[in-house]
Amino acid sequence: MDKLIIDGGKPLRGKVRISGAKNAALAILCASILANEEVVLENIPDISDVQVMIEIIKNIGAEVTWLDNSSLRVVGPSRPAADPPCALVKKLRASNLLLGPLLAKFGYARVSLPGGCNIGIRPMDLHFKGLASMGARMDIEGGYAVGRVDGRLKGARIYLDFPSVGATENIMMAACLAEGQTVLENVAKEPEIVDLANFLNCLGAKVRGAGTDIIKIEGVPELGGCLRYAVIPDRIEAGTFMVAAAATRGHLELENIIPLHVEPICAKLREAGVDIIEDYDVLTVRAGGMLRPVDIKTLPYPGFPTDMQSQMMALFSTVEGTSIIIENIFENRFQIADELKRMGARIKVEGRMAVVEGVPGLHGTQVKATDLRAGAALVIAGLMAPGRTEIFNAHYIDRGYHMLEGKLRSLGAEVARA
Ligand SMILES: CC(=O)N[C@H]1[C@@H](OP(=O)(O)OP(=O)(O)OC[C@H]2O[C@@H](n3ccc(=O)[nH]c3=O)[C@H](O)[C@@H]2O)O[C@H](CO)[C@@H](O)[C@@H]1O
Ligand SMILES: C=C(OP(=O)(O)O)C(=O)O
Repeated sequence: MDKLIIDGGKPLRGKVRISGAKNAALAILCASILANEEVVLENIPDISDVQVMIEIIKNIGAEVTWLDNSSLRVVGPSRPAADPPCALVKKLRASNLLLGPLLAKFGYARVSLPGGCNIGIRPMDLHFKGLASMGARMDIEGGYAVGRVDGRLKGARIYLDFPSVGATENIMMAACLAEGQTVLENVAKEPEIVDLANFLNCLGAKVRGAGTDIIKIEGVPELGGCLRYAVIPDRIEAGTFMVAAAATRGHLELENIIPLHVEPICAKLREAGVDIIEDYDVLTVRAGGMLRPVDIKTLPYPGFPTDMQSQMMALFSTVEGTSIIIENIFENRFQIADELKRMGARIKVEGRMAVVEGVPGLHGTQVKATDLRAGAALVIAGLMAPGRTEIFNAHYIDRGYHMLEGKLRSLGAEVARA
């Protein structure tokens, strides 16, 4: 069942509830290893990346139980039962976030180099550099990242050459149990970083400044539990539905939104002529008639998110005029262009720039998802295109979208799986 079939050409209409954020949930699951007592997590999306992460931390020795369809009870291991299994670690990128917590709590971590989508080289030098500054001996041994430390990690002053989300998270988690203060400079400011910091503070950590360029962490000897922590809504899932509404000239009400987190996406959609109204945690998105071409550049938050770039390319493919996309984060994120071209799009890619010439319409055909967001973009293209679109490699889409077919069907789309 790895194919999505969409009979497109109809506007999406109705209300949809946005699930918890994949990238926050994955980091928080890794952080729950640090806890010495029970943790209850709410608003967890039941997507394949989360299922794999649950299996990984169970293998390490954590007890994990679903309390309902979006709440989890986690009891972290008091000692590691085993290294994270390589076969599972290779299934997702966020497994690299186990390194910091395991090293900080147990003094030893051996984690296979992670997998995930093929969107760029994705080195871990900044993670390694940061953990090494705190006294860890970091090595790559036979495809595994291995960290060792005698006693506790030591607080340090660490400057990141690039505000990497993963490096900020790994070092921040490790620093919570280090001796003394860690000052992390030029850090990532994504909402998922703030969510992780809030969760760590709920466990008793002393993290200040998350969401700014500098995070200060006073290490504590141990962390407790947290009886209720709700993960933030997924700004990328929200953005994907917003673009789908615009692309199909539909009218959607999105519930469970933090408007500030989707502001960079709203700004660009408004520039294109999409009508967006915010009302607390509800966003109404409506598009009718002609849209205008716009240019986007992906950047670290609060810049335009790379995880929304492919979906925007699908939208621009039928907006009359020329839209230019510059991808500054991942060098291999334009693979989607070839698939959209199979549906009739006119896109020229030159290095990190894509030039999209809007055509009057796309047509359904057979295409394949090359990564998670490319898959989401093909779903949007399929919803726009009259006729049948068959999207192969749907497992990529399942990594990050909770109940996508069900949600789309409730909005009037014709979507099936085969
Ligand atoms: C699970 C998760 O949260 N994934 C998100 C996270 O990925 P991830 O944490 O992997 O992304 P990073 O912010 O670390 O990567 C950004 C850039 O920094 C480079 N880099 C990163 C680390 C390093 O040690 N050295 C280095 O050079 C990367 O190659 C890339 O060019 O942030 C990305 C950027 O917003 C998002 O697209 C991903 O959805
Ligand atoms: C790139 C993404 O995720 P990951 O870092 O898990 O591959 C994404 O969510 O678009």
